Amino acid sequence: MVVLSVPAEVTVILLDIEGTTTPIAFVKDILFPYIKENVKEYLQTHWEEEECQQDVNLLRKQAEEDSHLDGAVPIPAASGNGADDPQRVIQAVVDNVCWQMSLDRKTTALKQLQGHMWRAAFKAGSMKAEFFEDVVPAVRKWREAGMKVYIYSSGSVEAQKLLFGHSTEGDIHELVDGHFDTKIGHKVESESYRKIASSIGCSTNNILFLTDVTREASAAEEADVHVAVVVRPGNAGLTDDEKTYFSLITSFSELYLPSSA
Ligand SMILES: CSCCC(=O)C(=O)COP(=O)(O)O
Ligand SMILES: [Mg+2]
Repeated sequence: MVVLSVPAEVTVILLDIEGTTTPIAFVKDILFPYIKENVKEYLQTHWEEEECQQDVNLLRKQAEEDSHLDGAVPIPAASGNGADDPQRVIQAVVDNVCWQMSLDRKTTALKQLQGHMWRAAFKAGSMKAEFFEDVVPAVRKWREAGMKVYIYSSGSVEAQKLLFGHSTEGDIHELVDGHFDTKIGHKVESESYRKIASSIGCSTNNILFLTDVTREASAAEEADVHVAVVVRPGNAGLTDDEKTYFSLITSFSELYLPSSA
């Protein structure tokens, strides 16, 4: 088995979700289709609620920022004229959400609505999050060795908590010390990792970030965070240069913590 030694200065392990703890197939084949199939009905049912209106306002702001992009779908403000007005706005929100999802965009606005929509499915028990089988045992071991474990995903903090609270392994939320999402900054921007370190109260070089996306790994590395790229079934392939440059692991069990020896 390949072993990657964790530098002694590392006290925090920061985990990506999709492609790292969780199969991309779970996200693409279960989580995302749920949104596409249910978004219209969800908006119709919850339209008058404060949370839903906040989500729509955030999506509208994002749509304004996106107006220069090819195929962007604007979201009109409700004019208040006529009974069909909400239906017209709802259809625009549905089209906007589907357009963003067709590009796998990671905007905070899209991720916030998705998190709110998944809540019902997870709480009803009709959806359970999948984790690779090495994840839970490894995280338990790291924590026993004194490591702190945090999550940094484009999925909203609320969605992350749903996944860890309702998994095929049961409620495993206690394995995580804290969560970060794109509200702290995008995962391909090195400043996000500096802000995460500052929020945790450590130096960036005390963090080891595990992710499947090399652009995220490069951004973290630029901030002096240690990184390893996680190679899982179904993940995007890496170039030869990426394979040579980055430390690679195929399972969390390949990480060796000197402190746990
Ligand atoms: C709570 S994660 C749901 C999946 C998701 O929406 C997503 O964008 C995952 O992105 P990641 O940063 O974990 O690769
Ligand atoms: Mg990922």
